[in-house]
Amino acid sequence: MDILVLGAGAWGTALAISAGERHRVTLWARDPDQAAAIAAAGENRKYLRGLRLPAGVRVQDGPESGLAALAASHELVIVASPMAGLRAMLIALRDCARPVAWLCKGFESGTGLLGHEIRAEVAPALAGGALSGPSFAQEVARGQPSALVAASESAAVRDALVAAFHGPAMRIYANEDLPGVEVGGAVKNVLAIATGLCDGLALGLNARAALITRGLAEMTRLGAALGARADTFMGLSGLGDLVLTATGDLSRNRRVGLLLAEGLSLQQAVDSLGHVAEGVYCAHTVVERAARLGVEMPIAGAVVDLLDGRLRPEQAVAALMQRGPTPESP
Ligand SMILES: NC(=O)C1=CN([C@@H]2O[C@H](COP(=O)(O)OP(=O)(O)OC[C@H]3O[C@@H](n4cnc5c(N)ncnc54)[C@H](O)[C@@H]3O)[C@@H](O)[C@H]2O)C=CC1
Ligand SMILES: O=C(CO)COP(=O)(O)O
Repeated sequence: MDILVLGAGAWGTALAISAGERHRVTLWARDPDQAAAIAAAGENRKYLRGLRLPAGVRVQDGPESGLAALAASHELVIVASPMAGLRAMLIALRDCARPVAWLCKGFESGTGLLGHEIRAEVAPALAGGALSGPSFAQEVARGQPSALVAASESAAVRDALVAAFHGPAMRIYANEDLPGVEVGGAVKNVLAIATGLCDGLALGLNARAALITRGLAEMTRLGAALGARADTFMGLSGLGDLVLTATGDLSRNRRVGLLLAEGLSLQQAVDSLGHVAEGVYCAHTVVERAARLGVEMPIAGAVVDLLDGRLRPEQAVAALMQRGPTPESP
């Protein structure tokens, strides 16, 4: 199979490595110097140091205006940009006749839209979907076992993702509930900031379990209001990715929370990562969209107050603990 991966950050590179063991993969980097550096080193030293590209992966650069032509010579296109780059990529690919899947997890800043809603605006004819679920790039690139979810209303997209990535170290589960999978991937990033903060303040394992469980309830409420199926949040992109990101120290979002607890400013925390932490960019959007829908999200709201500097870490915790009693059901 011929696969095009658009974006050579950590996750695009890891999936190129994974698929490149069995398929022909073109890994496209928008920065020509970065593309040349990856090709020369045989690895992506900027974003995924020490993990070699297999022979099936070739690296290419070029303008975004040329992406439609490049896509036409591949059977599956993977958009591996952060959320901030998805709209431009989908515009460039709007007439693409191939299945397209994006990897980014978030709501678009400013518009508050999920990936499938951006596609509806700019590329309605595109057969698109999301590949999501619990998956740290480093582990996938090392060939450690993972399970992901291929979400799309289009069977062609789901099938292409399974054909491309299902293999000895990776199981791909298909799901038609694209909104649910996207809400899970976006909200877990915000909640991982909260659990990072909780652990950084040494609040204990009880507190972390409470945040994860009540965070899952917030995610499920928002998803239901956006037309998602409740059972999706018990799956890989809901509970699965939430547990991974909220507890795993490889998570950049969790690390933001840990660094804020140490007393770093948000800017210092973000600068020290060297990678995108989508929760920082979409926390406001999650809370604003939830408010418009009348959905209560107190944990996400506390993360926003913290990121904006309205509350210090210990005040954010106190604000959550001082809420009145409520029934457990979502
Ligand atoms: N790293 C991981 O383990 C996983 C990441 N993801 C998601 O994948 C997306 C990408 O993450 P990473 O590759 O880890 O990020 P990264 O920070 O390692 O790399 C980001 C890449 O995107 C490029 N980029 C930055 N802004 C851009 C824009 N406006 N337009 C186009 N390209 C842009 C950068 O040049 C870089 O190549 C994020 O939404 C993340 O949540 C999903 C699953 C796992
Ligand atoms: O989405 C991820 C794992 O599934 C990666 O999480 P972070 O962006 O927090 O590192």
